[in-house]
Amino acid sequence: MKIKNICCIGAGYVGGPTMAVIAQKCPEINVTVVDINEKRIAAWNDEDVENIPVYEPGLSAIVKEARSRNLFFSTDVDAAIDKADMIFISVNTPTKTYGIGKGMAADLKWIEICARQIARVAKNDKIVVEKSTLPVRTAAALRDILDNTGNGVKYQILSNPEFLAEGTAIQDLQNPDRVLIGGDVETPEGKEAMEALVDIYASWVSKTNILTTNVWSSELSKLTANAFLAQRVSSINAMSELCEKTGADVNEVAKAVGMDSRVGPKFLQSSVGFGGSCFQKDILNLVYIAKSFGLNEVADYWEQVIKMNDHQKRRFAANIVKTLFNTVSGKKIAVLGWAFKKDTNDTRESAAIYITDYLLNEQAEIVVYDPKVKEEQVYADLDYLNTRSSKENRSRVTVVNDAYKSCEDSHAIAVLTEWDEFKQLDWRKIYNNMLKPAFLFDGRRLLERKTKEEIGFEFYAIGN
Ligand SMILES: NC(=O)C1=CN([C@@H]2O[C@H](COP(=O)(O)OP(=O)(O)OC[C@H]3O[C@@H](n4cnc5c(N)ncnc54)[C@H](O)[C@@H]3O)[C@@H](O)[C@H]2O)C=CC1
Ligand SMILES: O=C(O)[C@H]1O[C@H](OP(=O)(O)OP(=O)(O)OC[C@H]2O[C@@H](n3ccc(=O)[nH]c3=O)[C@H](O)[C@@H]2O)[C@H](O)[C@@H](O)[C@@H]1O
Repeated sequence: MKIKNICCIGAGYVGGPTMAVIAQKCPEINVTVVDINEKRIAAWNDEDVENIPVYEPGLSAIVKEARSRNLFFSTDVDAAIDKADMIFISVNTPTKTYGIGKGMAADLKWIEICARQIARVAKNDKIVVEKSTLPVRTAAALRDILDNTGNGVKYQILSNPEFLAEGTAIQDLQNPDRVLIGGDVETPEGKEAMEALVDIYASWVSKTNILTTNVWSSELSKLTANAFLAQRVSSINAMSELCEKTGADVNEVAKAVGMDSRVGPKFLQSSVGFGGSCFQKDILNLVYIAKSFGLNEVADYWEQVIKMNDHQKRRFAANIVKTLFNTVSGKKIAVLGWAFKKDTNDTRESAAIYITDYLLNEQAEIVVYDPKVKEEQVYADLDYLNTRSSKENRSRVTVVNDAYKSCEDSHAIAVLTEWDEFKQLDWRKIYNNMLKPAFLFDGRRLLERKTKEEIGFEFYAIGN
């Protein structure tokens, strides 16, 4: 079966870049990305490709190449579903904020809306692909909704989780470690649907890197992969605290441990805590699933990854207060970096939000600079926590568009995102314009201690 028309529901950080790369690599397939968010779709269609809503190195060039050729962005969800042979569901699946499973389970409300909309609109057979990260066995719920419409349309449901990381999304999509496709391996129709999706990826990914499994393994592998990755960060961050007490250096420990080929060197960078929209939500979801099967030891084991991460953020903020003579009340603290990692404008669950909130509770004045995050996003992130009024957040937090300005007259600087440009700053100039003693807290192990201490900074780095 050759796919001619693809629809992707959800034009976010996954739907946008993923479909842009499919459109780039498969010019013979029409790819339409749809979303109910009109502003987002308008931004994807902005004449100036630099204004697309997702910042990812290399993405705007691909959008420029494919848009209006075979890549389209639209709010007409029904029309795109109707036309498509294959529909990717790439909508958000955040942690539930209400009802049963509040604070743990994934909220599948948007997934269900999509399934019902497909069921209502579809007139011919469709392959429905789960691109969103979903709890294991969601495909059964989707099947239930899709197969009970009584209009005779036949559906195949595939699971095709996405493993891209923000900031390197294009690289990850163009050259993935693996593509995972789960489906109904028991029936010829199921196998045919899986082959149709394999064929699409095979346009640019070697077949040996395309893995096919049953649908449950695929769904569960995605949660497992994120849990393993986050666990490595929490493991090295746990060691960072012990390093600080013992004179060991967490970077040296990470290098020594990572050179064991069974461990490997990646994802051992100690930090102020992992952020991003997925690690926490996916682990909480895994914990919830384990608990729902009565597997309490399994649940407790994974929950510790989150507890360690919360501890890491809290202890970094607490250390700032302690070092600044046990009070930051009325003191100006510069926050360098608001995104959850470099090379993205995404701030979801960024450690910077929680550290700022902690310092605001201690009555600090905060001045934020991030090269890609807009002022309104910073306020929206703080308001979302509901810790204080929106008015107070605006009066106590200033967002500036210049790193030097944010550090001027400050008592301390906290580096919270590892943006490359922070390494190149004129740190002597920054020091000269700060109050003394000038404190510099590196939550990313981005800066060199020796040169900063030579300038005169009181320097603190995670795990050293
Ligand atoms: N952000 C990431 O790096 C990764 C995310 N994922 C998973 O991919 C999924 C999507 O994540 P993001 O793209 O980051 O989310 P996002 O929030 O950036 O985008 C989701 C989009 O879906 C739209 N949407 C929701 N319901 C809709 C409906 N009924 N009809 C049309 N549009 C609808 C929203 O308006 C939003 O624009 C999640 O399940 C996430 O766990 C997986 C791998 C990486
Ligand atoms: O499901 C998802 O959403 C995605 O989640 C992560 O990708 P992402 O969150 O975009 O970015 P990562 O590079 O994994 O970083 C996550 C957080 O961990 C932190 N981190 C990462 C690595 C490290 O060694 N140390 C560390 O503190 C980062 O700074 C960041 O805050 C996974 O890496 C992707 O494979 C997955 O597809």
